Amino acid sequence: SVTKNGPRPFTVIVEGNIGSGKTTFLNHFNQYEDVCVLAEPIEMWRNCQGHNLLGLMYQDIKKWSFTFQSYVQLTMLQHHTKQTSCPVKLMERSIYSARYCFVEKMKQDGLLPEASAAVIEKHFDWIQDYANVDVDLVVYLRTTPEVVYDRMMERNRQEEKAVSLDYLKALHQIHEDWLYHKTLFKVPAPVIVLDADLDKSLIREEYLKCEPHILVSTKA
Ligand SMILES: Cc1cc2cn([C@H]3C[C@H](O)[C@@H](CO)O3)c(=O)nc2[nH]1
Repeated sequence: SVTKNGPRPFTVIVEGNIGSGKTTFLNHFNQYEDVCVLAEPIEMWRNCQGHNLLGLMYQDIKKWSFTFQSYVQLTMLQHHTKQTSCPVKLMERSIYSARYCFVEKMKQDGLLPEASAAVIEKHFDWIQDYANVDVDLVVYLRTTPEVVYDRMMERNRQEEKAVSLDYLKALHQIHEDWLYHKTLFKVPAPVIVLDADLDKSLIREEYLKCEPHILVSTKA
C-alpha cells in the first residue's frame, strides 16, 4: 500500500553513474534470501505498451525526456511501495536519483522544459507527503567517468550507443554534489561510499565492507 506510515523493510538504495557496477552489486546480494533485490525496471522502460521509452529518450532527448522521466518516477514509486516479506529491500537507484540526478541534469541542460519539470516535481512532492518512500541507507558506487565510459561501451547497450563521456562527466558531478559533497539536494539517508572503480575481481572486498550495514535485522 502507499500509505505514508505503513510498515516497511530496511530499505537500501544503490546509486551511481551509468556503468558503475550496480547490477554486479545487486547480484552479490541476491544470494541472501532475506534481501528483496529490485533491479532497475529497464525492461518496463523499454516496453511501455510497446513503446521503447528509453530508446526514444536517447534518440530525441528534448522531445521524450518528460515522457521517459515521468514513467521512471512511476516505476520507482512502484518499487518503493512494493510489498515484501523480506526484512531488507535493496533497490537499484530510486525516486531520489530520478529527481535529483537525471531530471536535474535535463533541467540544467534545458532538455526538459521548465513547465514539464514543474509537473514532475509536483508528482515528486506529493509522493514525498503521501507515499511510503523513506529509505534507510544509500550505497554510493563512486567511480570516475572515464572508467564507466569504457565499461558502458564494452557493455554495448543498444540505447546507450550515443551516450558521450561528457554526459557521464556531468552525471558524475551531479552524483558527487548530491551524495559525496552533499551540497545539491537533501540526502535521504546515511551514505556508504564504495570505490567502484575497482575491477570486478577486487570489488568483492568493498561489498563485504558494507554487508553488515545492509544485512541488518536479518537472521545472522
Ligand atoms: C531513476 C532513474 C534511472 C535512470 C536511468 N536512466 C538511463 C541511464 C542508463 O542509460 C539507463 C539505465 O540505467 O537509463 C535515465 O536516463 N534516467 C533515470 N532515472
